[in-house]
Amino acid sequence: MKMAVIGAGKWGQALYHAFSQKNDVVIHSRTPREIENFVSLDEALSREYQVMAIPAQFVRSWLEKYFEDRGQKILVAAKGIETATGAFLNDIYGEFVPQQRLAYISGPSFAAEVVQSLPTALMISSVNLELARTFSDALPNYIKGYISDDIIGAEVSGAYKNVIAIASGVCDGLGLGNNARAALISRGLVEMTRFGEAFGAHSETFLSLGGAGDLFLTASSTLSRNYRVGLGLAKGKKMDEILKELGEVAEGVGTSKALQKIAEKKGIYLPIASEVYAMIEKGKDPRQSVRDLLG
Ligand SMILES: NC(=O)c1ccc[n+]([C@@H]2O[C@H](COP(=O)([O-])OP(=O)(O)OC[C@H]3O[C@@H](n4cnc5c(N)ncnc54)[C@H](O)[C@@H]3O)[C@@H](O)[C@H]2O)c1
Ligand SMILES: O=P(O)(O)OC[C@H](O)CO
Repeated sequence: MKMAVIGAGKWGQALYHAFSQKNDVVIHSRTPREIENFVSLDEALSREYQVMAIPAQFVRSWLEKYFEDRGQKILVAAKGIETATGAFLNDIYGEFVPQQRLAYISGPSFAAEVVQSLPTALMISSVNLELARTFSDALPNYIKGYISDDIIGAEVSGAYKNVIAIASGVCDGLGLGNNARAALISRGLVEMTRFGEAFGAHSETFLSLGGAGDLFLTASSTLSRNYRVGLGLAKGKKMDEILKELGEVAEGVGTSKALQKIAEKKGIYLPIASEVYAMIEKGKDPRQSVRDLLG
């Protein structure tokens, strides 16, 4: 397949490496990079299949500024909910391209391991299962693809797990122990399922690779940027210091603000997400958050 990856951050470069195993792939980003097969925006947009690895909070502005619909089939690779509007990525991309030409990739996947061609399993979701299968078949032999038609469940689980991962980093940063982390992750899975069902997601999706699989991975490893945000909060660091040290995107920060807005508007009970929001946005003492969660 002739493909283009748009967005050359850690995940864009990892997916470029992965899809290049079996396909003719080029890569583009706003800022030119010294990467083999780095091409112009026009060349990237001319490719039949596109992989969009632009972080969630920048998707709308990028599409408004640069996107041209040339009939491309698009694989959305970001995980997040737009802070400003509470929009899911399928809403935003859906304003530019029919859902029949959109698919979403999710699941437990640290870019650092994908670029080493380490064994990985991922979910590709679309209302068009034939398109999901096409992208799944394009994956390299070291990545096993599973397909689903539950795009809401895939999106919510991929975005929400980042917020629970922040909470898990706080838990470990405070030295609360393995029991506490397991309880937090388990209750986090219940909370993200509750949230997703409010938007029509299938509950079983949250037990899949994109739900429990990605949550277990991200909430238990310092390879996760979101988990590392939590470690910083536990140490009493301010958000700007944490993000400066991180030097990479942590989607859970923006998504926690989006979840708070949605929870207040729709009256959904999100105890863990609301404590993460309070720590990030209001500087709430993490120890007080733990006491309030256990209270
Ligand atoms: N890194 C991973 O392990 C991983 C794995 C799976 C999914 N993801 C998801 O992939 C998405 C991208 O994350 P990443 O890991 O590549 O992040 P990153 O921090 O490595 O790179 C972020 C990229 O966004 C670009 N960027 C910054 N501001 C921008 C703007 N205004 N417009 C367009 N681009 C802008 C930066 O130049 C950079 O290339 C996120 O949604 C993330 O959750 C990441
Ligand atoms: O580094 P994080 O926390 O953005 O997690 C990366 C991937 O989403 C893991 O599946």
